[in-house]
Amino acid sequence: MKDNLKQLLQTLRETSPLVHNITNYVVMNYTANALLAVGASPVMAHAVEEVEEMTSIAGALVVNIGTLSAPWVAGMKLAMRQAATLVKPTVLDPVGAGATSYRNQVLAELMEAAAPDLIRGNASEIMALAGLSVQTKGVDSTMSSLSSVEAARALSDRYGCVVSVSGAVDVIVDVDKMAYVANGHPIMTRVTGMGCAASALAGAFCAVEKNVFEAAIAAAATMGVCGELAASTLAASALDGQGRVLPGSFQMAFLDALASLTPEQLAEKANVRLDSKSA
Ligand SMILES: Nc1ncnc2c1ncn2[C@@H]1O[C@H](COP(=O)(O)OP(=O)(O)O)[C@@H](O)[C@H]1O
Ligand SMILES: Cc1ncsc1CCOP(=O)(O)O
Ligand SMILES: [Mg+2]
Repeated sequence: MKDNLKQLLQTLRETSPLVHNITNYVVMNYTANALLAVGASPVMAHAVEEVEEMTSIAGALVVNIGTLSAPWVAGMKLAMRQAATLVKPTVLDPVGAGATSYRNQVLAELMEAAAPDLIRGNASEIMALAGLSVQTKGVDSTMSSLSSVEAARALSDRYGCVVSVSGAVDVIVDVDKMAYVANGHPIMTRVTGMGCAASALAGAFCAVEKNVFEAAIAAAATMGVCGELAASTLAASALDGQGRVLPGSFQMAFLDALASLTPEQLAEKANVRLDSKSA
């Protein structure tokens, strides 16, 4: 596992895959910078007139439903179908699933159009997508990732895809196996776009690793390790009166950590536990 993480980050840096993102207005800039920082090449494109061409030249497609509207949904469906036709990996981030009936309806339509290879969301989103009635709070989770394991399994079984649930411990579920990634920093929940960056990085790793389960683990570990490194590099001026990390400085430090992370550091600091899925 450690050798594989090291190899995957090296390959990502050497090949700099193009990642086609159809994502939300809130995080577009930050997501593009996160992809650049880790070593990938981002492009944001959502117009129905061009999404199929863009998906065709990309190494992976990332669809994020954060700020939906009908024309964007049309673009998402076209892109997802094109990715399926060309056997390119697709990551779906079901931002705010369960918060409104429109989001739930669109998610059902997207899953029908072409099931993604990986679904990456927080626990509330994964539980809502699995059909559970959960208390949702917009785009933030009200549940722990560990409490969503059954829902993640149900989704993985239903669509034959990998499901990655973020939280204090990221839980990655495949049809026949699971992994737990225990890295990260609590300040990551106080900075918008960290989950979206996790999904975009998953797209980048899927572009260089056919095994979606391994790619999802690499993305979760990269996010978590960089969260830890970024927090640890912050000077006293970026801490509050009680020594806690402040979000603004963290956001920038995180990009720097992505850019300076070495494959060796990733392998050394990643806290990954693999598990066979119990029946
Ligand atoms: N309590 C926590 N401690 C450490 N890392 C966390 C914690 N909560 C979330 N993370 C990390 O923050 C990133 C975003 O996850 P999350 O906040 O769950 O997504 P979203 O922004 O979609 O709600 C992930 O890399 C995750 O591992
Ligand atoms: C705040 C917000 N509202 C719509 S999309 C969005 C960004 C969500 O980003 P993340 O899921 O990474 O926290
Ligand atoms: Mg999110």
